[in-house]
Amino acid sequence: MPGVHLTPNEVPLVDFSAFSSHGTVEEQKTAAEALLKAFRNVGFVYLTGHGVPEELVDETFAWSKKMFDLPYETKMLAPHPEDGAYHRGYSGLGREKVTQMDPTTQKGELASRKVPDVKENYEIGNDTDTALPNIWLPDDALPGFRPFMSSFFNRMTELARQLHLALAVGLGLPDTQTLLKAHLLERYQLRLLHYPPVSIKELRKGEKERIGAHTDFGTFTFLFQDSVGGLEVASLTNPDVFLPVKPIPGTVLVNVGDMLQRWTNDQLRSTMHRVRAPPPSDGEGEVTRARYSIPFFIGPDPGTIVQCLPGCEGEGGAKYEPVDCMEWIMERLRATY
Ligand SMILES: O=C(O)CCC(=O)C(=O)O
Ligand SMILES: [Fe+2]
Repeated sequence: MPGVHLTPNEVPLVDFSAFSSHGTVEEQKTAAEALLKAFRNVGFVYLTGHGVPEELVDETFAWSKKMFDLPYETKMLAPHPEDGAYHRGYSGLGREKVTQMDPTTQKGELASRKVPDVKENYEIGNDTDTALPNIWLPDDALPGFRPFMSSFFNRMTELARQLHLALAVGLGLPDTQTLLKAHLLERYQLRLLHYPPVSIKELRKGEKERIGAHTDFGTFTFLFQDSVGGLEVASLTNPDVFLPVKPIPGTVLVNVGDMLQRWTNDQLRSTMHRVRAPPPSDGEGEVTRARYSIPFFIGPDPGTIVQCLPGCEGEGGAKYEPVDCMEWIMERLRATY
C-alpha cells in the first residue's frame, strides 16, 4: 500500500483472490510474492479474498460454541485417546500442555512447562483417514455437528490446495505441483479451541497460559480467531518480545510450520506464537472473556521426506538432514500429552 511502511514484525494483509478465483498469471505472481515476503519476515499473514464465506466461518464458530456448551460428560463421549499422537476427539481443561521442542535437532523440550494451558479442544481429521479415524460424538449428542464439520473440513482443504500452488509460484519451484504432491492424502486437522474466562492478572504474569509459546509442526496453519484477541507472535528482531496479532474480521491468518521452514532451508519462518491476555481495554474486569479459535493444520503425507527444495539452498547449501515428517510430527504431539 503506498505510503504505509510495514516493519518486518508486522503481520501484513495479502489479497489471495488471484488464487481463490482464478486470477491471471501476473496477478498470481504479485499475490505469491507478497505472501512469501510475509513468510520470510514475520512468518504470519492475514489473507483477504480467501473465498471462504464469512457466514460459513461464523456458523463454524457457532457449532464450536454449541459443542463446548455441552455437559462435560457428553463431550467425554468422544474422548481424546491417551496417546498424544492420536490427535482426535475431545480434550478437557488442563489435559494438553503445548511444549516447544528444538526444531533443528528434534531432541527434548526447549521450555518445560510448569502450567497446563487453560483451554479445551476438539480435534477432527479427514474422514478418509483410516490411520487415525475420527472420534465423533454420538449423532444424538449434537445432531448436525458431524456433517457440518466434515463439509467445513473439505472447504478448508480446497483453500489449502490453492495455498500450496501459491507457495510454489512464490518460491519459483520448477514444478508448481511439488508441494501438492507431498499432500495428496490431505490428512489435515481441524481444531476447535475454547479458552474459558480466566484471571487477566494471572495471564499477564504468566502464571496461567491460554496456549504456551510454540511453533506449529506441519507445513502451514490457517487460523480463524474471534474478536477477543490475545494471540501474540515472537518479534523477528527480539524473540523474547511477543507482539499482538489482532483479530481482523473477514480474514484468515496463515502461518508457516516447522516442515515448511525445513523445506525452505529456513527461508520461511515457523514463528513462535502463544495466546495470553488480550491487550488492556478500558473498564476491563478481573477475568477475560472466553476466546474461541479455529486452527486448520496442513501437514505432509506420512512417509514424506522433507528436504531442501530446489532453489532454497542459498549460499551455504542445505542446513538440515532430510527428515521423515511423521517422525517429527508424532514426536512433537506425544510431548504435548
Ligand atoms: O488460539 C489461537 O489463536 C492459537 C492456537 C494455536 O496456535 C494452535 O492451536 O497451534
Ligand atoms: Fe499454533
